Amino acid sequence: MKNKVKVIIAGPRGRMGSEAVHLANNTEHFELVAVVDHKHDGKLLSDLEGFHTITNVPIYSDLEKCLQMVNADVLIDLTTPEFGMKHTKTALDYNVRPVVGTTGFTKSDLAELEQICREKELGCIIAPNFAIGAVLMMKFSQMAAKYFQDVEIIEMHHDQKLDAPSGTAVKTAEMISAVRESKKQGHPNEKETLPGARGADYTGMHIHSVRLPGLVAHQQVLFGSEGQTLTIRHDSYNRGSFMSGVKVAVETVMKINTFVYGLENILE
Ligand SMILES: NC(=O)C1=CN([C@@H]2O[C@H](COP(=O)(O)OP(=O)(O)OC[C@H]3O[C@@H](n4cnc5c(N)ncnc54)[C@H](O)[C@@H]3O)[C@@H](O)[C@H]2O)C=CC1
Ligand SMILES: O=C(O)C1=N[C@H](C(=O)O)C[C@H](O)C1
Repeated sequence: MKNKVKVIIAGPRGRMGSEAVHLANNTEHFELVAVVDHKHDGKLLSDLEGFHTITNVPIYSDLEKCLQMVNADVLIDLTTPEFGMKHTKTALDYNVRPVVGTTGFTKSDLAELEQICREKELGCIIAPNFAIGAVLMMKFSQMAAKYFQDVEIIEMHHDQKLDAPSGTAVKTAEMISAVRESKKQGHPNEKETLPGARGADYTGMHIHSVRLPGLVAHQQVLFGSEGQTLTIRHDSYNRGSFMSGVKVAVETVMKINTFVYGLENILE
């Protein structure tokens, strides 16, 4: 890549955003040109705890204002379900390519973004999980679902997570249902004596969300059939596990003119 990719990061003080700031700062062919944080408008990133060595990066509290002032190629959004969609649309409005790790997007959000990308012929990557191991876990689960129709997904996260089920669990369920007939699992007459005991229902498969301090991001996909079970599990023990995926997504979004939902669609 001849020119550096000019990157804006939204959510720089967050668990993921702070890792992404250091990734952008330490990657030779990336240039961190601004950050978007709903606090600290007008300051420099180096004024903030943990970023003293990262110089000349302005902070904007409003993405639109940032995009009017700063020339950028890519927006990395690692904020909240509430702002992720808004930021992604704003970036596309300004012809800046979004790489979005924020989860909580609905089917209609994704359809709307796909339509905008098609009209503008602009690249955009929405990745519910940037960890290569998680992407493989989803792909292996899709492979296994051809042979096992009964499946339950258990996702386990830290207790500060805003959305449930996780974006990864939803994506896993979508990938499985692409190869599995819809099937109501369990006993036909089963009844919850405590509401929610069987978890969320996605085309008949169940998704269970665990939230506990001490966890980072973990998921197991359990398959069962006569006399056997198969468990496919992935664990992220720290946010560094997501960064190689963020890097690949930023590099790739510069080469594509389409909407991509899921890292499995760009990994070779
Ligand atoms: N795709 C992936 O591989 C991963 C995705 N995530 C997702 O990324 C998102 C962030 O996760 P965490 O870093 O754990 O959360 P966090 O709560 O640590 O960070 C979110 C940050 O966004 C900031 N923020 C909130 N509203 C904002 C706004 N309007 N403008 C700018 N910044 C704003 C907050 O101040 C906070 O610093 C979540 O949606 C999470 O599900 C998390 C881990 C991996
Ligand atoms: O909030 C998190 O932490 C994570 N969010 C993503 C999700 O919702 O799947 C990815 C990963 O599981 C960590």
